[in-house]
Amino acid sequence: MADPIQMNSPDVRYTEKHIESQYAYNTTTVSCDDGKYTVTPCTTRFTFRTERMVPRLGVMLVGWGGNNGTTVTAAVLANKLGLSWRTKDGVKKANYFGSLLQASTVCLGSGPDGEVNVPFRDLLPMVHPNDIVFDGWDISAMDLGRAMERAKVLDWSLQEQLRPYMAKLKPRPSVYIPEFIAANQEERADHLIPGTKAEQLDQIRKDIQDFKEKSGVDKVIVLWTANTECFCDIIPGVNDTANNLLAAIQAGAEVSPSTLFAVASILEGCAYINGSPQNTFVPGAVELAMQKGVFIAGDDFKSGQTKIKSVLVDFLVSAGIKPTSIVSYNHLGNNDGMNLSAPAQFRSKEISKSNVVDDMVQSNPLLYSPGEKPDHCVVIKYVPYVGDSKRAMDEYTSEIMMGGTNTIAMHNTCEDSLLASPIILDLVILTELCQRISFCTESDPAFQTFHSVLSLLAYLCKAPLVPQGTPVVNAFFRQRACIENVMRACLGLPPQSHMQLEHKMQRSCLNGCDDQICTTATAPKSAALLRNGYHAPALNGIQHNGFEAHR
Ligand SMILES: NC(=O)c1ccc[n+]([C@@H]2O[C@H](COP(=O)([O-])OP(=O)(O)OC[C@H]3O[C@@H](n4cnc5c(N)ncnc54)[C@H](O)[C@@H]3O)[C@@H](O)[C@H]2O)c1
Ligand SMILES: O=P([O-])([O-])O[C@@H]1[C@@H](O)[C@H](O)[C@@H](O)[C@H](O)[C@@H]1O
Repeated sequence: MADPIQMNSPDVRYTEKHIESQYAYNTTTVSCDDGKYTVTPCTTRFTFRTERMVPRLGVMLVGWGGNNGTTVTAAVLANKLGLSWRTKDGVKKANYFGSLLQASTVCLGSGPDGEVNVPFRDLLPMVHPNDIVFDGWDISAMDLGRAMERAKVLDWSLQEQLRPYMAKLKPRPSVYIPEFIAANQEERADHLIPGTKAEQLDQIRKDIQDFKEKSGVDKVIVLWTANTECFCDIIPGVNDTANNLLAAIQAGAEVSPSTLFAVASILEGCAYINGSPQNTFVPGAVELAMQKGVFIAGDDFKSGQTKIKSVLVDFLVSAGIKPTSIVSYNHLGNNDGMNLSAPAQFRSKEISKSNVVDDMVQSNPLLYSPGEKPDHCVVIKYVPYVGDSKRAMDEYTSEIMMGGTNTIAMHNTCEDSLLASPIILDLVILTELCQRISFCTESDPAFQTFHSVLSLLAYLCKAPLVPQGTPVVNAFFRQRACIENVMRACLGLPPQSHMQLEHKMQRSCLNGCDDQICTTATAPKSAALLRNGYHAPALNGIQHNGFEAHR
């Protein structure tokens, strides 16, 4: 079992099954009295266990025939096959740019040549996207070869190479309830599961079982990348508890297709991720997930315009600059844009795109009085000609010192599906990794897993779903640091502090210091070559040369 990183630490031990780490989790409790703060540091001693065996992962996409579904499937195929293709700008090679795990790095520590930065994915044993097996459902019967062409996302010369493979992939029939998505989607709906909601639920469960059996995967994760639905009402007696939700389905009451898929996935023990903004996770679905110990996560991929917003507002507020007006306009011409041109579906998206600044604003009472927020306007227009190439135009106006004003305007053009596809991969790979992590503390020695509401994935979502009563964090770098530091904890490593005290001292006393138990992590020699083109070390006997698996 070749782990890319070998910990050389008294706090970490490797068994055949686990990486087991001892970790001191340091927090502070603060009390305030008459404007004076009393701060008490607290240390909780954790034991983390990460299963080392990486399973064969199956991912079932709801909306598989859409722009995101076809694009992420095509991208994995292109990487797996090591494809390259000609464009007017020269030869392009398949890659996973935009993926936190596959295309970003973390600093492991200092080596002889300075900082050692390794691919995020190398911190812990995890699924490689090349090995994911896809399946899914769509209300449109189109095979993925033709659906890829309909999406108009990938270069034609690449599509020509992929079509023989993609044409063999056919979505399973799905559940279509017209009231939940825009009426303009009706002509697309030619591939439906008949029967009552109870029968449709059973069919979805049978589909999951069928895929698992025929593909031979070890586990399945279901992810919604179908169209944005309208918000649904929380109705006591219908969707407020797990039992009521299950009974409502049996009785044929109003349950959205996305919630139906969530219930089916949870009952099959499969994690369910919502890539769209609607409130799929009604209280009954959350309770059911907690009862079954199944992960749920969402909502709404954070891919472009909103991702930048969670960076820019974090920067401004953290710098003591006061955003007072945020206007986010975009137009796009893909089917998602057409669906969002309907008011009820736009409203779902407007909510998820608008709430992303709340935590940052509330964190700074020096700038904002209680309840005060920037003006925040979200506009989305459907312009067919631009297709998947979304145009986002943003204006951030802020108050600066002495009555000054700062206005930042930006224009951002991108293929929306090429931003969302790596997010989908990170979501399913991180979810699968979290399924292999358990932990206990000195005071509670029974091992447990993360809460069913997997808020660790907040970095990847516009409207992060969190366990009831816990804080929502939207600030981009806090979210990213959370994932990195949890993975570091699984290796017994402290949080990344960025202090670099060793470079700020008159006399460096870090090395050779008697009372310093020096724990060193040995990264592969090639890690130090990252600056000169990094080649991932052998993983489980398979050489992943960055983005191509040579078997
Ligand atoms: N950058 C992005 O593309 C991005 C970012 C965040 C969120 N999203 C969300 O992801 C979702 C998909 O985006 P897209 O661009 O792929 O849209 P799309 O319209 O191209 O694809 C959606 C697919 O879902 C299918 N569908 C609709 N209802 C269904 C149902 N009940 N069961 C099965 N299939 C169903 C449609 O036929 C279509 O093929 C949208 O909700 C969008 O808002 C996209
Ligand atoms: O780029 P981002 O804000 O993260 O998210 C995108 C929106 O800007 C766009 O309007 C919408 O159509 C996409 O579904 C996606 O939600």
